[in-house]
Amino acid sequence: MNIIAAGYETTATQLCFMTRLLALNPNHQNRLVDEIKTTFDDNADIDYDRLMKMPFLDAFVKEIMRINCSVNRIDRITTNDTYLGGIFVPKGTVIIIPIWALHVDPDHFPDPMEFKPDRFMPHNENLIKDYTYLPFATGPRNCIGMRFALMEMKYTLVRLLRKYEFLACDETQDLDYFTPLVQIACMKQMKVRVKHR
Ligand code: HEM
Repeated sequence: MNIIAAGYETTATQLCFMTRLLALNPNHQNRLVDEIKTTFDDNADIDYDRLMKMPFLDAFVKEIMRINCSVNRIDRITTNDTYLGGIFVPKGTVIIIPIWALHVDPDHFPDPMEFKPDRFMPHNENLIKDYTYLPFATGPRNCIGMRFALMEMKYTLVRLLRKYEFLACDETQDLDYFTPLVQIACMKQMKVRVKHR
């Protein structure tokens, strides 16, 4: 169950969101296609080093995981009495870290509901405050699959965009998702049009 929820549903959900945001943002889709063409010759093998150094692909994936993070909150239990921001917190207290609320807080991300991958372009990334962007959590118990998931999502996107164009249809705006595991949002239904390039 753990590996299905942690390793499969998270990545699958992000990829669904990606196809939707590609369809709704043709300008970003075209920018990605251009970056793919300049990074890899036609149908050249996709190698890890070049894949992971594509700035706009990286920014696009990061922005999706900000606005539609699949793990929307995590919990921790204090193992000792401690102080947090001057407040006494006794041992055994459950602390909820509201990942999605942090990601859409306008103090951290201006116009938080706007999909703007440029926030994560290299020249802007230094504007992001520590611990405000936590799609994979942080610290010693963060996601062990983070690097694998990022590679998998980027690889899949490049493969898909080389062959297909994603277009919006009437139902694309409507999002139908549910949170069966409380913390992990899963898509119930999402519709886009797909066309061969
Ligand atoms: C987009 C994809 C993914 C996202 C957003 C994601 C997110 C997260 C987050 C936020 C945590 C911390 C949970 C907590 O502290 O309560 C976590 C933990 C974990 N993730 Fe992922 N994950 C993803 C993909 C994967 C993949 C592909 C695998 C395995 C192949 C994986 C395996 C795990 C495991 C085993 C843990 C528990 C680590 C521990 O407790 O030490 N995840 N993940």
